[in-house]
Amino acid sequence: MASKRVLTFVTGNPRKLEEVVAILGENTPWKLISNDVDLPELQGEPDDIARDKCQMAVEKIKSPVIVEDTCLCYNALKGLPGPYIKWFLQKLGHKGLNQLLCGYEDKTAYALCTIAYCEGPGKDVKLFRGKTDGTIVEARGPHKFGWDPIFQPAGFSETYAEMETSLKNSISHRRKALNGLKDFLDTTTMKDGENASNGSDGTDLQQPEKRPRLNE
Ligand SMILES: O=c1nc[nH]c2c1ncn2[C@H]1C[C@H](O)[C@@H](COP(=O)(O)OP(=O)(O)OP(=O)(O)O)O1
Ligand SMILES: [Mg+2]
Repeated sequence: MASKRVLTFVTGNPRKLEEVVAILGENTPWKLISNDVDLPELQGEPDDIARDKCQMAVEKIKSPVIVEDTCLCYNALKGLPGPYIKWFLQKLGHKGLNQLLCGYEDKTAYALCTIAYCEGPGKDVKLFRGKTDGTIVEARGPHKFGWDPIFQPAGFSETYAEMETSLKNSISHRRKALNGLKDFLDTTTMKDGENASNGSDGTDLQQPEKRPRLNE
């Protein structure tokens, strides 16, 4: 089999990394490596945030990269906290994230993942989006990853946190966005065999347990 092409996932979040590795599985023609270079994030719409972050990432890495931006959007709040969920979660916790909806009947929300891919400096950025609808509930399940305990996907009685990882990974916002990326990469890899893996200097994504664990 031809050597794998290197794709760098620029993220500071080891949980995201674990999920991306698990979802992509072994049968990808890409060798994923991670780089946790901390990039500033634009304020604004998810597409613009992901595109801008990807452009900064590719200027640093100078080879194919992906970045990923995750939003938690409350329908009653017209999509907020959206891309600001990280800071809302940090300041308010799960309880506060529930209390934000106190005055509203509508507790529905959606998780949105936007993956941005760029092949190299100066190249176009491609976006892949995945959305999973659900409801904001009082925290249930282990507090391992961000807002997982307060998000109950539509059609399920468990929160993301209560689910087996494999179930979350089969229905998640991240899975849906990665499906789009996978389809795209499968086609480009078939067209183009350059940039084969040469044992890069990044962290191998196959070993995320070596990375620090963050409870976010
Ligand atoms: O599936 C998820 N289930 C629960 N929580 C999640 C999930 N995915 C991201 N999250 C959290 C992490 C962060 O608090 C916020 C997104 O912010 P976001 O900027 O995309 O992530 P980040 O700054 O942690 O990592 P990165 O370096 O890739 O930007 O929602
Ligand atoms: Mg971030």
